[in-house]
Amino acid sequence: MYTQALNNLEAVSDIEDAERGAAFQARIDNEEKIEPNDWMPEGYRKTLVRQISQHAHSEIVGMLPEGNWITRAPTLKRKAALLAKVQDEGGHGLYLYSAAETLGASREELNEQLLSGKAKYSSIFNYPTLTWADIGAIGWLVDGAAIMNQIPLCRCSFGPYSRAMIRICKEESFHQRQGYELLLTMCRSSEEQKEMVQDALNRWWWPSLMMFGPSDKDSQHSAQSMAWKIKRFTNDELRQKFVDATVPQAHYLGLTIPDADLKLNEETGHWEYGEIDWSEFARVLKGDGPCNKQRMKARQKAHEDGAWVREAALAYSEKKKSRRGQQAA
Ligand SMILES: CC(C)(COP(=O)(O)OP(=O)(O)OC[C@H]1O[C@@H](n2cnc3c(N)ncnc32)[C@H](O)[C@@H]1OP(=O)(O)O)[C@@H](O)C(=O)NCCC(=O)NCCSC(=O)Cc1ccccc1
Ligand SMILES: NC(=O)C1=CN([C@@H]2O[C@H](COP(=O)(O)OP(=O)(O)OC[C@H]3O[C@@H](n4cnc5c(N)ncnc54)[C@H](OP(=O)(O)O)[C@@H]3O)[C@@H](O)[C@H]2O)C=CC1
Repeated sequence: MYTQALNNLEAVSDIEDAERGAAFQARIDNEEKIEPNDWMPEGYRKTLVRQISQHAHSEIVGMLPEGNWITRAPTLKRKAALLAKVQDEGGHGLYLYSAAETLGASREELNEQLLSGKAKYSSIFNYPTLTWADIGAIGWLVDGAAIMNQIPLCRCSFGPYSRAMIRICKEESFHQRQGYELLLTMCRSSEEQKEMVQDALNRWWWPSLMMFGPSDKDSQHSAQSMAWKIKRFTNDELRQKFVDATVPQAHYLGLTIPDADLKLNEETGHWEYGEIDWSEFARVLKGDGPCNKQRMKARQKAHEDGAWVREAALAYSEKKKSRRGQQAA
């Protein structure tokens, strides 16, 4: 009898969940924004925490390859732009952690996942910045790919993420343009500088295409994320948009895209590109890219070096709390 009652209760709760799930999907289909206190399926919450936190970690780790060049920027103007860009990236990380916090994920927990190597961040930040041209290539290609992926996220169904993305995209647009202008200046300066730019393009092109994630047939999360309108385009659709926008920009710089199979399909108007080396992508995701270990070490050191700030802030807040308690007594 007891088991029967339990089964009945479970059946009622299954029906309620199915009804709530259908009402939730109807809101999504109707282009309504979902806000933190609204009911949402657990899978929707988990998907968002996963994507938003990986995005936040990418911004934070993404400060490292460029931070490497702040002290070596060739002019005051370039140094000021690079400093502002790296600061923007720190800011993006913070808005994104705040958006994840609205879903009940604490910043400490997310940070711990990054530092322990449990959480992913974008594969692109595991490549080294060898010359000044790499700074331009990051702006042009990495921010160019990031903005292509992020403009549709401004229309994501989850309110706090979509609103954070509006400001982030405005800043990314500036980042992309500063990178392209930097490379244009180098390409118009001397043959030697143009060669440096070509070398940077050769090294950053394929990793930039990998930023969009696995091909659609291998993307585990795309179908559900598209149904929930977290993602508005598939990985391959965005990759193609990026290639179509970027190839003419490379030609304008007088550069060659390092892909012997690249060709314009006159009928579709799309640039068809060669096979991506997915084994390299898998290696970088597993922690075996050129700079994975260096990046993790740098983040862990920054966290350890900041321990005294966290301790001081905690002690200060305890002191304030106990003073308030004494005054109230
Ligand atoms: C498109 C995708 C990245 C992946 O689609 P999903 O539907 O989520 O997954 P899918 O099923 O297709 O993949 C299966 C698994 O593979 C993982 N994975 C896939 N690709 C990558 C990758 N490239 N790197 C590492 N991991 C990758 C994926 O997480 C999943 O793993 P999981 O199952 O969780 O263990 C999506 O999460 C997204 O749009 N995120 C928001 C944007 C964002 O995070 N942008 C970051 C750059 S911000 C920036 O650059 C700004 C800047 C510029 C310059 C300087 C400094 C800063
Ligand atoms: N917005 C909407 O409501 C809808 C949009 N869509 C589709 O979504 C896609 C995005 O459209 P939309 O939201 O209008 O955004 P846009 O493509 O017009 O881009 C918005 C902003 O991002 C900047 N930007 C975009 N790409 C780059 C780049 N490669 N480098 C630097 N800056 C860039 C633009 O800068 P700048 O202006 O300086 O060029 C602009 O400020 C389109 O395919 C559109 O058809 C579909 C349905 C609805």
